[in-house]
Amino acid sequence: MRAKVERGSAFTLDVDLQLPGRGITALFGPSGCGKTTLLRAVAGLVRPAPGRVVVNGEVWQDDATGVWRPTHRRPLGVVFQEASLFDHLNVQRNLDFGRRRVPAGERRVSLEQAIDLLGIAPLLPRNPGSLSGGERQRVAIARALATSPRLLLMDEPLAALDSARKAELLPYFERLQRELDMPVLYVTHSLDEVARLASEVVLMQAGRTVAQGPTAQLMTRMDLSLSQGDSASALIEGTLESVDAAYGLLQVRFAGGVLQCVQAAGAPPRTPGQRLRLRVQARDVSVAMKAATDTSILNVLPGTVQAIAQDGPAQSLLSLDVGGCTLLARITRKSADALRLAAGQAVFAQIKGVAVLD
Ligand SMILES: Nc1ncnc2c1ncn2[C@@H]1O[C@H](COP(=O)(O)OP(=O)(O)OP(=O)(O)O)[C@@H](O)[C@H]1O
Repeated sequence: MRAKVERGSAFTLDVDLQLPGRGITALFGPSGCGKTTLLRAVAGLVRPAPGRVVVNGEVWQDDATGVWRPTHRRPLGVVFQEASLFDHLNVQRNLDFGRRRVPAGERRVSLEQAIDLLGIAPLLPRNPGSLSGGERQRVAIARALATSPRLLLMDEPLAALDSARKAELLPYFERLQRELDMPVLYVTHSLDEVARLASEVVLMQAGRTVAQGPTAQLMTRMDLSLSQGDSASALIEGTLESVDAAYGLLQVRFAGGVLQCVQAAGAPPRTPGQRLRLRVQARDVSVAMKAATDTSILNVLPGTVQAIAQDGPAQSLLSLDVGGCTLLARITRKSADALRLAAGQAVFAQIKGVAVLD
C-alpha cells in the first residue's frame, strides 16, 4: 500500500508498504505515530490522498485509475480495543448480524467454525452486558471472522484487559493463525504481544515507517526501539531434543547449543523432534569470561559480543552472537566496564530463563 493522510497541520501519515499476505503483522510504535490512521486507511475509513491499497491482488483504492471501494465493500473484519457489540441482542444474534452481510457464496469461514475457534458456544444465549471483557472480545473476534474477511484489522484488541485476561486470550489468536489462513494487521503498544503473536513487524514513528521485517530480526536490532524497553528479548527457533520429566525441563537444541527450558504449568505435552519458538529476555542474560560450573544457572553457552550500547544511566545492552543466533543481555554499566567488554570479545552467555512460546 501507499498512503498519505494529512491530519491538520501537525501530523501526516506517509507510508509505502508491502505487507505479507499471511500471518500477523504488528504495527508498533509510540502513541500518536499513526498506527490507527494506517489501519483506517486500509479500511477505507479515511481516504488517503494520494493512495493505493491492494489486498491480496484486489485493488481497494488506486488514485491513478480512480478506484475507490467504500468500507462496506471491502471484505475485512475489524476488532477494536473495546468490543462494540449490540447490547440489546444476545451473543448468537450479534454473530448472526455480522454474518447476514455476507452472500452465501462468499462465506469462507462458517459460523460454527468461528464459534468453535473462539470457544464461545456456552456464551451464545448470554447478553453482552453479562460478559467479562475477555469474553466480549472473543465474541467480537468471532463476529468479525463470521463475515469471512480477506483481512482482519485489530486495533489494540487486548489493551483494555488485565494481564490475566490477556494471557487467556493469547492462545485464541495463535489458534486463529494455525487454523485459518487469514492475514491480520495488528496494532499494539505491547512488545510481549509482538513477540508472542507477530511474524512480521512494521515499526512506525511520526507517521512514517522506520523499519519492517521478520519479528525475530527486528527485536534484536540495537538501533531500534524494540530492543530498548524492559521486555527486550530475542526469539529463537529450536528443536525439542528430550524431555526431563523428573525435573520438568525441556532440552531444546538451537544453532548455539542446547537450552534447558522450564516446562510451563498447563502447557501442552511436547514430543521430541517438535519445532519450538523460544523467547529469551535481555534481563535474564548475563555474561562471564569463564564458564562457571558452580552456578544455579543451567544454561551457559559460549558466544561473542557483537555490540554494546548504553541503556540509561546505569545499564548496558549487549548483543551477543551465540552460534549464529543473536541474544540480548542487559547488565549494569559498572559490570561492562569492570569486564572491559568490547565488540568481538569471547564471553559466556548465562541464561537464567527461557520461555517456550509454542
Ligand atoms: N480525526 C482526526 N483529526 C485530526 N487529527 C487526528 C485525527 N485522528 C488522528 N489524528 C492525529 O493523528 C496522529 C496519529 O494518530 P493515530 O491515532 O493514528 O496514532 P496511533 O499511533 O494509533 O496512536 P495511539 O497508539 O495513541 O492510539 C495523532 O497526532 C492524532 O492526534
